[in-house]
Amino acid sequence: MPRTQFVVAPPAGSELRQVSGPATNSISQLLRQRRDPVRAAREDEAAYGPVYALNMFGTRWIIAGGPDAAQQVLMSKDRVFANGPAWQPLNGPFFDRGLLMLDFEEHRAHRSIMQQAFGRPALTSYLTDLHAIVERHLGEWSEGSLAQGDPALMHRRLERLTLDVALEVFMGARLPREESARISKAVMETLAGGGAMVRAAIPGNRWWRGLRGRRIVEAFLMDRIPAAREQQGSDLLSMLCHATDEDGARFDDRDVVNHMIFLLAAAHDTTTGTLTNMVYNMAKYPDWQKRARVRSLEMPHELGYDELAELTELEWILKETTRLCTPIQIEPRVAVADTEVCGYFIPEGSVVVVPTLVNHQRPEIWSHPEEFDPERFGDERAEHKQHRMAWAPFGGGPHKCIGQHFAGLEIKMVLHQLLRSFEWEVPQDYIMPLDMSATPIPKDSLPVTLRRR
Ligand code: HEM
Repeated sequence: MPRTQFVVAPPAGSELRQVSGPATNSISQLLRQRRDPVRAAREDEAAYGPVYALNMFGTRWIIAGGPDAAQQVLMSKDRVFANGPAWQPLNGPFFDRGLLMLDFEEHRAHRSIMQQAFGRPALTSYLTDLHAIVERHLGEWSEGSLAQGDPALMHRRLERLTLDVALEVFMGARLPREESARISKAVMETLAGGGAMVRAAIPGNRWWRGLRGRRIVEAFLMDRIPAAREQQGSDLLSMLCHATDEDGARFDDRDVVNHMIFLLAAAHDTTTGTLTNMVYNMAKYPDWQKRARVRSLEMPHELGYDELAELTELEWILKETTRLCTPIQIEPRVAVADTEVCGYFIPEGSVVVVPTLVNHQRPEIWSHPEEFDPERFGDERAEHKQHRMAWAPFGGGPHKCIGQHFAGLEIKMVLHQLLRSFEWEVPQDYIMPLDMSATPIPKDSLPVTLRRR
């Protein structure tokens, strides 16, 4: 049994409980979490209760386990849990003043402007370009390496596709090949910067390349803003340049650049990883691939906003995939005043973490939680409806993912066309090796046998 650590005792006379947890050091704790985070959480909850303390990354995290605690922390009703001081150290300077890093009144003001770029009219206007990009990419897949019978590395292919979405649908840029490669590289280096182990710039290292990438993307966006302001286009950059809140407030150029860079980051690995994981699950469970294909073949080739919502099987597979392999595994916050979570005293300054990946495996909510079973989301079983925060890969509360519907449209559009044009499989004993250090992505890029139908 590990030694127990105790967090600051509640004030005298308070009925709140004191948070405690194992005194295991950061490195052993990280290894334990990497080995099996679900099992580690079950053991800790059994020993210390649903709200407990862990030493992680040289600091102390208070884990707010279970959907009730998640709801209390993420809703942050009395504005006591802040995002900026929690996410900033994890992200570094790469996503400064992105929406997720803003708090309280400033966050509300920025979000209400940005919301316009994610309302239904804006989403509908992105669809034509999305469809064209998917069609172009899948057309190239047919002509390329498939003829030689090589395994198709799906993560790599899907990443190229989502990078073109970033350039064309986000930034409105249809660029010559070399320029597009230069900007895509700068975007990728910026995104990678936040995950650098050495968190200082040494010429050539990941952090340094991230800062260089951000400068290139900033200059590129700044150059495009005057034209985007002059004429309203159907891309996200143009939407942000023209969006206003109900009082007519709009973003200045710096805001537009900061928000765009964070949007590129928030969208990229999450969407690419989810697409790749769905392709994997449909290869491992070919019956689900067949069921989803039957539905896609009944529908037109090019789908509108409402038709995409009719892809029921893909919707369930998307939900089940993001339950089992949650792209954002934790949501950290910092308490800006003394407070409580589920009856436990939380002192000001505490880092409080919602463990979404672990919450998605709770046996009191999910039947056989470790199994891939998309039907659990169907109307008959609807396991996710037992609690507002039971299924929460897009978070909750004021910072809930603003791009959830955009992600759903993009993912379904890609897979709808993939199902109609291709079949794919993996060997029966294949298990995709995942790098879980940030957003889960396959270490081997997911090789599949891909055949044109
Ligand atoms: C499968 C894909 C995605 C997943 C699983 C996902 C997940 C999340 C989660 C969990 C949060 C909340 C984090 C927190 O509260 O600490 C979040 C926030 C956010 N996401 Fe997503 N996301 C996805 C795709 C996207 C896309 C495509 C966009 C933009 C086009 C986007 C833009 C954002 C933004 C701007 C925020 C910050 C919202 C705020 O602070 O108000 N996300 N996302």
